[in-house]
Parts: sequence; C-alpha cells; structure tokens
Amino acid sequence: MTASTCFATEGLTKRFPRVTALDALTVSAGTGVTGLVGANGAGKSTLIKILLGLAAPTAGRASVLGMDAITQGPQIRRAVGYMPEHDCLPPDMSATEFVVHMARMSGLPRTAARERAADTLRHVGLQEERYRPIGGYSTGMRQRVKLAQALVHDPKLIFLDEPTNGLDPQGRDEMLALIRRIGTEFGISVLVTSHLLGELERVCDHVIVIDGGRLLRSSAIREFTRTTQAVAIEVEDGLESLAERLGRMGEAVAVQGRLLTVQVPPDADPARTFDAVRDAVCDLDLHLVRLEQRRGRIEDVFKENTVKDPAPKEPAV
Ligand SMILES: Nc1ncnc2c1ncn2[C@@H]1O[C@H](COP(=O)(O)OP(=O)(O)OP(=O)(O)O)[C@@H](O)[C@H]1O
Repeated sequence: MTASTCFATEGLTKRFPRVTALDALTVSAGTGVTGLVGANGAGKSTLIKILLGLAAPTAGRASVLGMDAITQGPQIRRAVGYMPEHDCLPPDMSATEFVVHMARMSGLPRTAARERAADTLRHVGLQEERYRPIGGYSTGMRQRVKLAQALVHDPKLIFLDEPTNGLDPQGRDEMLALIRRIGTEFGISVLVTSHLLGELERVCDHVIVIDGGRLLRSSAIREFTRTTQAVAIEVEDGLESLAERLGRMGEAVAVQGRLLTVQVPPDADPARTFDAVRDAVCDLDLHLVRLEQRRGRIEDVFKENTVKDPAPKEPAV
C-alpha cells in the first residue's frame, strides 16, 4: 500500500447464510474519484459497510487511509464521510437542523457546526428550502442533504452509495457534476457506486467493476475506453457475408441489428482494422453506409463477461 492509497482489500469475503456477498475480493484505489460498478446485489454496499467498520468480514482484510477496517472503525469514520443508499433522513427536521446536528455529532463546537453546515448546504445547492422540514423535499433535495451530512465534518474521503438513485436526468447530471467538483475543487477523494454503468465514466478517474462479489476489472478510466475501441460498420446489403469474411480474417466481429462491430485489439492501431474492413467491403462489392470508430463503454465489460457465461439451464419440470 502506498501513501496515496485510499482503500485496499485482500481476499475480502462476506458470507451471509444464503449468499456470498463478497468473494475473495482483492482490490485497491488511489486518490481521486473512483467508481464502483455492479448490478444490484453485486456487493457494493457490503463492501462500503466493511470499509467503514460497520460490518465484519467473514475472511480477508481491508484498510482505509492506512487504517484497519476491522479494528479501527471509529477512526475511519472520523476521516471518511458516508452517504448511504437508502433514505435515512428525519422528516420533521429541516436540512439545516439535521446537518448542524451531524456536525455536532462529529465533534464540532456549536458555532463552527452552524458555519460548516451553512457552507456545505450551499455547496450542494440547497438554498432557502434548507429551513423547511425535510419531509416535504423532492428526491433530488433529499439526496443533497445526504451528501451534505457526508461532507460536513470535512472528510478526506467520502463513500457515496448510489447517489443518483431516483433522480431524473437533469438531477442526475447535477449530482454527477457535484461529485466531480468534490473530487477536483474540494480535493476530497470519492468512492461512488452505481449500477448505471454509463454515468460513472463521465466523472471517475478509476473504475472498479464487481459482479457476484468478485472483481471483474479495476483500471483507470482511460484504460477502459482505450482497450474497448471498436469499428462500427453498416452496409446496404450483405452484412452477414461481411461478418463471415472478417471473422475468417481473424477479426473479432459481432452483429447487432443492422450494425457490425469489429473490436480493435488492445494496443493495436485502429487504422489496421479500418483497412481490413475497407478491403473486405471492396472484395465483396458491398455498398458501405457507415464506417466509424467507437470508443468502448464500461457496459462492454459486462457484455464480454455475459458472452463467456454458460447458457442458463432449462428449469426442471
Ligand atoms: N444483512 C444481510 N443479510 C443477508 N444478505 C444480505 C445482507 N446484506 C446484503 N445481503 C445480500 O448480499 C448481496 C450483496 O448485497 P449488497 O447490498 O452489497 O449489493 P449492492 O451491490 O449494494 O446492490 P444494491 O444496490 O441492490 O444494494 C445481495 O445478494 C444481498 O441480498
């Protein structure tokens, strides 16, 4: 582990009676904004709870900012902010009262707590409504209050569990922009989870993908897009014969409706793939409608994995 490591796990396992939520997970993340991506039930919230010292692992180790998650939970929670996934706000309190209370709970004196709460609520974009009871807030406003209470004690690192949940597209964009600002302008490292894969590539420096409690991939965002480059092709007729020809030439092809995609191998020059496609289209005398380079998206990691999975078994009758 280096000085810039925000958290690290080694063989981290969490078994519940009926399910293994984390399965020998070994992963680490540095400073900046890290995305933790996985479908519902992948183990994201369980990982966060273990990192905060709120749940004990069945096996393995975890550390946060150099502190041991099993024995130093209280110290970790002092240095780390946590925005939980589910609604946990008192409906009868105003945002100001609640965030001041959370600041006081973290040890700030009364005046400092008031000032910090006012600053934090302004940063997350809550204006006059902060004096009204939370019970009347929209989902977007409630998410902002949850974010403010995670930030109010001036943490070095924050864990945001599904912060865009329940938001409309505009609310989601605003929340993502806010997360990016927290990571850049405020200099606070962020671990943010989402099951909506596409949205994280806009704000993260690094992405960790887990599935069924296991690590699928962990890499810098530029690595994700670089290694999943593809060339998309549309022809008037003859898509199948083009796919077959390119396949025989050793290209990794996939047909999606009227579109044919050819994966550019990692570290290869896309120009070589373009040439191969051009030659095949000429040889087959096809009419080319579209030929374009596509940068891969995080979703592709899941698609790749799905392809490798065996077909589901027929249920027993
Ligand atoms: N306290 C618990 N008791 C039993 N099973 C649990 C408990 N907490 C989580 N699980 C199970 O562990 C698995 C991982 O859950 P977890 O909440 O970590 O997933 P997640 O990736 O955060 O998904 P979601 O966003 O849907 O919560 C799921 O199958 C879940 O049902």
